[in-house]
Amino acid sequence: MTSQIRYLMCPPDHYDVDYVINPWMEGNIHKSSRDRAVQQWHQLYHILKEHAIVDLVPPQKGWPDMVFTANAGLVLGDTVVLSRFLHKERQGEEPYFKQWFEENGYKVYELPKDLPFEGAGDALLDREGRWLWAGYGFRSELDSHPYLAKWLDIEVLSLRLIDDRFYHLDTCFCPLTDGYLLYYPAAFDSYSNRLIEMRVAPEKRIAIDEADAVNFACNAVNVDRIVIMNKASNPLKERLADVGFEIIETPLTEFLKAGGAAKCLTLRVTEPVREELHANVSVESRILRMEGHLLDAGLINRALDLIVDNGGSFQVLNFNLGEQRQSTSAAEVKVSAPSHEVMEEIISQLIDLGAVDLPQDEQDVKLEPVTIPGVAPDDFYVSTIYPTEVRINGEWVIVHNQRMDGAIAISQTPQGLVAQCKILRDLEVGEQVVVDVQGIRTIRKTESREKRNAEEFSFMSSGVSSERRVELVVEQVAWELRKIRDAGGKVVVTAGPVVIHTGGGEHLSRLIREGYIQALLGGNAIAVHDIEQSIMGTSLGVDMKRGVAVRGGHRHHLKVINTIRRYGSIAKAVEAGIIKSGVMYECVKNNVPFCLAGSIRDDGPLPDTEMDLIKAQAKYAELLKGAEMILMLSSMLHSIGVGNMTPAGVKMVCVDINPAVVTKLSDRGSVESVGVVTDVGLFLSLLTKQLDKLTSPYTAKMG
Ligand SMILES: NC(=O)c1ccc[n+]([C@@H]2O[C@H](COP(=O)([O-])OP(=O)(O)OC[C@H]3O[C@@H](n4cnc5c(N)ncnc54)[C@H](O)[C@@H]3O)[C@@H](O)[C@H]2O)c1
Ligand SMILES: NC(=[NH2+])NCCC[C@H](N)C(=O)O
Repeated sequence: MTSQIRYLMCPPDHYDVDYVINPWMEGNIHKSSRDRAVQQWHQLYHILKEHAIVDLVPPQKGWPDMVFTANAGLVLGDTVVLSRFLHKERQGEEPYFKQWFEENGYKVYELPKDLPFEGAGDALLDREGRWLWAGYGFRSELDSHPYLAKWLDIEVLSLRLIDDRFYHLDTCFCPLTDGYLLYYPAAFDSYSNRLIEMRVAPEKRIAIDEADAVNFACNAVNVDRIVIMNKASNPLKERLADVGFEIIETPLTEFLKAGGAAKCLTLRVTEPVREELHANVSVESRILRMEGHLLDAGLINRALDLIVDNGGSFQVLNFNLGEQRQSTSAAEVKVSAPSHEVMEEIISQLIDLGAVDLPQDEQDVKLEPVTIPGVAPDDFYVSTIYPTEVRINGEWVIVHNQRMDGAIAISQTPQGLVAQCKILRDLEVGEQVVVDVQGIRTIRKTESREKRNAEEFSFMSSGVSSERRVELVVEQVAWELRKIRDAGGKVVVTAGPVVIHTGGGEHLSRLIREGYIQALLGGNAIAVHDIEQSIMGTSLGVDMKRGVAVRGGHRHHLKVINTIRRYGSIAKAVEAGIIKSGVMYECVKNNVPFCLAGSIRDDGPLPDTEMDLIKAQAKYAELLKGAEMILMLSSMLHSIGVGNMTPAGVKMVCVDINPAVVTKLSDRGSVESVGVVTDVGLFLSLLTKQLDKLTSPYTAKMG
C-alpha cells in the first residue's frame, strides 16, 4: 500500500436516485437496486483499501448523493475549498462535509453562496502537482476559479464542458501518474482542447472514444500505476497497459444511474503541495452595461448566449426592466472568460450588441502604429456595420466611413483627431490603429416601439410563413420604394444575370425608368445578358419569349460583347441605337449611374466592366453613399460584397433562391433587413404589379 495516501468515501446507506439533476438520472428515479449498489460500493471500497487508506464520512438520510464524496470539496495540503452545490438537492450535504473536514484538521474555505463549485468533481490536480485543471459550464462557475487559485496558491487552467452527459470534469477527464492524461476531447470546447494540447505532450494524452466515455472510463481512481474504473474497452486497456498502468475494473452500474462512478465515489484527501509553485489564473472578468429593448428585441438573450457560446460565463448583477412594454431596459452583466483571448472575442461581440463599460471602468482605446503600408497591427479591432465611437484622451470620438471588416484608423488633422474605418489595404504608415477591445462602443438606436411601429415599413420578423412572406415583402418593398422615390431618396440595386435569365429584366428596366432606382451595381454578366436580350432576344442563348434554346445561341453573348467593345461603351451603343431597350438602356437614358465589377468568370469583358477590383470597390462605395434601401437580386457575390460595405441603418432586401444567401443578412436584425427565398423574376414581376396598385403618391401618415 502506498503510505499516507488517503481517500474519503461515504457508505451508500441512503443512496438512491430520488431526483434528476443530470441526464443520467432521467428515467432512473428509484430504479437503482439497493443491494447491488451496496455490493458494488463495498467492492470498490475493498479494492481501494488495498492501495490506500480509506476514511468514511457518515451518510445522512435525505441526502442520497452524499455517496459521491468527490463533490465534498477540493483538497490541497491541509486546505480544502468546500463545495457550493448548484442544485438545492445537494446543498444539504455541505454542512456534513464541512464538519468532517474541520474535525480532521483542514482549513476550510467557503465560496460566496451564489457561486457554485462542486469540488474535486470539477477540479482535478495534475498528478505532478503542477497545476489545477478546473471545469465549468454545467455545475461550477468560471468565477470560482480565481478563488481556487488564491486559496490553494496554484495555477488554475479553466476547461469548458460542452456535453451535458459529462457535466462534471471528472466524468471526462482523468490526470494520471507521470503526467499522463485520460480524457474525452469531445466533452470540451475548442479553446479548452487547445489548452490541454498545449500542456500535455501528445504521447501523454490518452484520448478515449464515446463508447468508453459513456462507460465512465475517465471517471477513474488512479493510485500510482493502478487505475480503478467501472469498465474499459480492450483497446483502452491495452493503451494504458502499454504505458505501464494496471487496470482494475469494478462494476458500478448502479451509480451510473445517478451519473457517477469510481472517481465520483471517492475524494483523495492527501494531495501534496509543491511549495515552489504558486497561483496563476488567466480568468478575466469585466462588468458591462446594456441598455435598449433587452427583452422584446432579444438583446439580453443574445448577449448571454454569445458569452457562453464563446467559452465565457456571466452573472447578471442587476436588471432594470422598463416600466412600459415599449420602454427600454438596462442591465449590468459581469462577464468572465478563461483567458484574455476569449474575453476579447466575447467583448468584441458584445460591443456589436451595444454593450458598454460602466462609466467608472471606461478606458481609452489602445492604439498601435501602422508600420507597413496596408498592414494593421496584429491585434487590430475588426469593425462592424454599427455606428461606433472610440474613446481617445477621455473623449468619445465618432468613427467615420463605418463598415464591417475594416480597421479603425486614427489620424491627426488640422481639425483634430479623426477616426475612420479603413479596409486594410488603405492603411498608411504613421496612422494609429485601434487594437484590443477596450474604449470602443457602438451606438445602437433604441427607437421607441411606437416609432418603430409608426414606420409603415419595419421589416417583419422571419416568423411569417414563406408562402405569405413573399407577398408581404413585395407589399412592403413597393411601399418603401414609393415612399423613398416620392421623398427624393436613394435606392440602389445590386443584381446578377439571373434577373435576366428569369425574365426579370423588363421589370427592373421599368423600376429604373420610373425613377425608383438611383444606382445599379453588378458584374459583367448582368449587362452582357441584358444587352443580349435587348439585341438578340435571348439570354444565355435561350429565346426569352419562347423559352427555347436557339441555334448558335450559346455564342450570342460573345457577339454582344464584341459589338459593345467595337462601340467602346454601353452608352455609345445606346446612343448609336444598337441597344434600344433593357436595364442598361434605361440606366443610360435615365442617367442612372452603374458600376460593373469584374470577376474571374467574365467573358470579354465589356468595356464598361471595371477589372481593377480596388477601383470597382471604390466605385461601389461611392454609389452606395446615401442609400436608404438596397435591393439585392440573385447575386451571392455582389449581395455579400455590398452587405460588407454597408453600415447599419440601411434597409436591405435580399432576394435569392438559396436560403443560405439570404440568411447572410440575418445578423443585421429584421428591422432593417429581410431575406426572401423566391425566384427573382417572379419577385420583380409581383413588385411592379404591386406598384401599379399604389396609385396615389406616398404621403406620410398624418398625426
Ligand atoms: N459571361 C460572363 O461574363 C459571366 C457569366 C456569369 C457570371 N459572371 C460574373 O461572375 C460573378 C458572379 O456571378 P453571379 O453573381 O451571377 O453568381 P453568384 O453565384 O454569386 O450568384 C448567383 C445567385 O443567384 C441565385 N439564383 C439562381 N437562380 C435563381 C433564381 N431563379 N431566383 C433567385 N435567385 C437565383 C443563386 O442562388 C446565387 O446566389 C459576377 O460578377 C458576374 O458578372 C460573368
Ligand atoms: N464527481 C462527480 N461526477 N459526481 C457525480 C455526482 C452525481 C450526482 N447525482 C450529481 O448529479 O451531482
